[in-house]
Amino acid sequence: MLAELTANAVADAVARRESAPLAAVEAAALARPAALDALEALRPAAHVKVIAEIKRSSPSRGSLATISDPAALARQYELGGASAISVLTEGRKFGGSLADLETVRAAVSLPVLRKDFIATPYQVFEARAAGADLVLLIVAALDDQTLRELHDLIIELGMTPLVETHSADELERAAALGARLIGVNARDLSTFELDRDLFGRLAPRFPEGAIRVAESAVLSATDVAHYRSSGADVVLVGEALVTGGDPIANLSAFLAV
Ligand SMILES: O=C(O)c1ccccc1NCC(=O)[C@H](O)[C@H](O)COP(=O)(O)O
Repeated sequence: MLAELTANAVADAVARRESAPLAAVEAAALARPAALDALEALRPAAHVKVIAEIKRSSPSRGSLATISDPAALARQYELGGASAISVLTEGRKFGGSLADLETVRAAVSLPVLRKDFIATPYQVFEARAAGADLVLLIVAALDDQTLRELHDLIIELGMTPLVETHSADELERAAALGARLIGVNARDLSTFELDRDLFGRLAPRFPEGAIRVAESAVLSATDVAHYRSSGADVVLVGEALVTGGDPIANLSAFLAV
C-alpha cells in the first residue's frame, strides 16, 4: 500500500506539473516569507507537545470528518495549544490538497507540516510554495540517495524534515542523515496494523539530541501518557482530534498529561 500511495502521489505531482512547471513552483517557493522554526516550536519541554492533524479520511479508517473549513479547525488547534499543524495534502485517499495547506498557513502562526508521500524535489518545492514549514519524509518509501537528496533540499529551503520511521533499521537510516526531528509511526503503512509499543522499543535508539515524535494511534489522554512515559517529546494526532468533538477540550486533555 505504501508503494501505491507514493506512486499515486508522484503521478499526481507530475500531472500538476503540466500547469505549474518546476521553474514556476521553484520561483513561488523562493518568493515565500521564510519558513517558521519548527525545531524551536517542537523543542523538548516539561510538557508533551502536540502536532495536530487535519485529516478527512484515510485508507485504514475511510471517511473520518467532513472538515469544510480547514482554516477554522487549524485556528481551534492553535487556540487549544498545539505546537504545529499537520495537513494531509494527499487527495485520493485522504481527501486533502495543497490548497488546504495554503489556507491553514494563512490562518495560523504555528509551523505547518506537509504530510504526504514525498518522493521528488518537485513536491518539496510545492510544499514551500504553499507555505509549509515542515515536510514529511517516510524512510520506508525512499532509497538512501533520494532520502538524502530530499532531506537536504528541505533544509536548503529553510524548512524542517520530519523523518518518519517504523523499525530500528529505518531509525538508523534517519540517524545517518543527521535528522533532528524523527518520528516513529505506530501504524505500519503497508498493513495498517497499529503497535503503540513500537515507539517505546525504539526510543532508546534515537540519536542524541533528536526530537522524538510518536505518530498515530492516540485515541485518548491515556495513549498520550503512554507515549510520554516512553520518551516522546511530541505526539502527532489525527483521528482523535477530527472525530472527538471539541478539539480545544481534547487538546487540553492531551497537554495536561
Ligand atoms: O491513517 C492511515 O490509514 C494511513 C494509511 C497509510 C499511510 C498513512 C496513513 N496515515 C498517515 C498518518 O501517519 C496519520 O495520519 C498520522 O500519524 C495520525 O494518525 P492518527 O492519529 O492515528 O489518525
